[in-house]
Amino acid sequence: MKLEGKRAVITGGAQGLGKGFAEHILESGGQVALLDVKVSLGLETANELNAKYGQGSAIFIQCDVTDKERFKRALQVAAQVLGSYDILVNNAGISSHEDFEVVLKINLSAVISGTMFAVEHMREDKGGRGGLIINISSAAGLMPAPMEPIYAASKFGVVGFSRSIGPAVESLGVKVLCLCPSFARTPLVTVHLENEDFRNFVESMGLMEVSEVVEAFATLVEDERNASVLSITPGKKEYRFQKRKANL
Ligand SMILES: NC(=O)c1ccc[n+]([C@@H]2O[C@H](COP(=O)([O-])OP(=O)(O)OC[C@H]3O[C@@H](n4cnc5c(N)ncnc54)[C@H](O)[C@@H]3O)[C@@H](O)[C@H]2O)c1
Ligand SMILES: CCCCC[C@H](O)/C=C/C=C\C/C=C\C/C=C\CCCC(=O)O
Repeated sequence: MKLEGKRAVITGGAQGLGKGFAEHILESGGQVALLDVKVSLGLETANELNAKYGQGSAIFIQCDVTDKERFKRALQVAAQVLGSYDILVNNAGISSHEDFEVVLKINLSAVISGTMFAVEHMREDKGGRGGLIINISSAAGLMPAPMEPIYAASKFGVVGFSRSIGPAVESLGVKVLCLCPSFARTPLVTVHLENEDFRNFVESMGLMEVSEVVEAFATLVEDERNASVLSITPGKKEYRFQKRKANL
């Protein structure tokens, strides 16, 4: 998809990868709505982006994606303010929480509800204009992560869901894509780096800058291969699961 003139909603867009994806869309001539629980940071990020890319290019909407009604309403507000939206990036995520169900709610359930809401908005058979849904999983959605089994479960879920729902909604003009980065330098990772075991693990895998993940995001959006899963590790970008044995 060419991003010029396109409007995107990005969950967890106040910082980190979400902010990086927003910058790429804005640099390409699009507009963004950032949804996040962090209100002051979200407003600050939207202000920074408006100053850089032009007033009205970015809006911030306070939203906890685990609250389905508020998430649905935030998407409706984004559609009203921007005119519509062509892209939803389900990016909000956390690594750990004392209650494992919170991790599953943010990292997996909200990706599913966001996808369902966006399909209803985009579906061409009900007056929508089609679109792209990009779900952010992780390398921990493709390989075991013994330090974070619940996180890995949520991210494996995002891969399975994206690969399954993509073909199911293609006839509606909607494509679902999935991005699986390994470690990148964002607060999600840097807050844990004082832990020596974790730091050694990150060093063994390598730590990407946000720009390298954003470059893979750009490839995914440009290629628009429905139900594809793009893995990005330091210096290596690779589509996974290319050989489907049956079109079930
Ligand atoms: N940084 C990495 O190494 C890495 C690697 C692979 C995948 N990911 C995934 O990328 C996504 C973004 O991660 P990041 O590294 O930018 O993290 P981050 O912590 O820097 O940013 C995540 C953002 O999500 C927001 N958020 C959290 N819970 C929310 C909720 N309930 N509702 C709305 N917003 C919420 C946070 O406030 C924050 O602004 C996550 O899904 C993460 O799992 C990150
Ligand atoms: C195969 C792993 C690739 C994972 C990339 C991933 O999406 C990024 C996750 C970032 C953080 C969560 C992972 C592990 C944290 C584990 C331990 C942290 C130590 C906790 C502490 O500080 O006590």
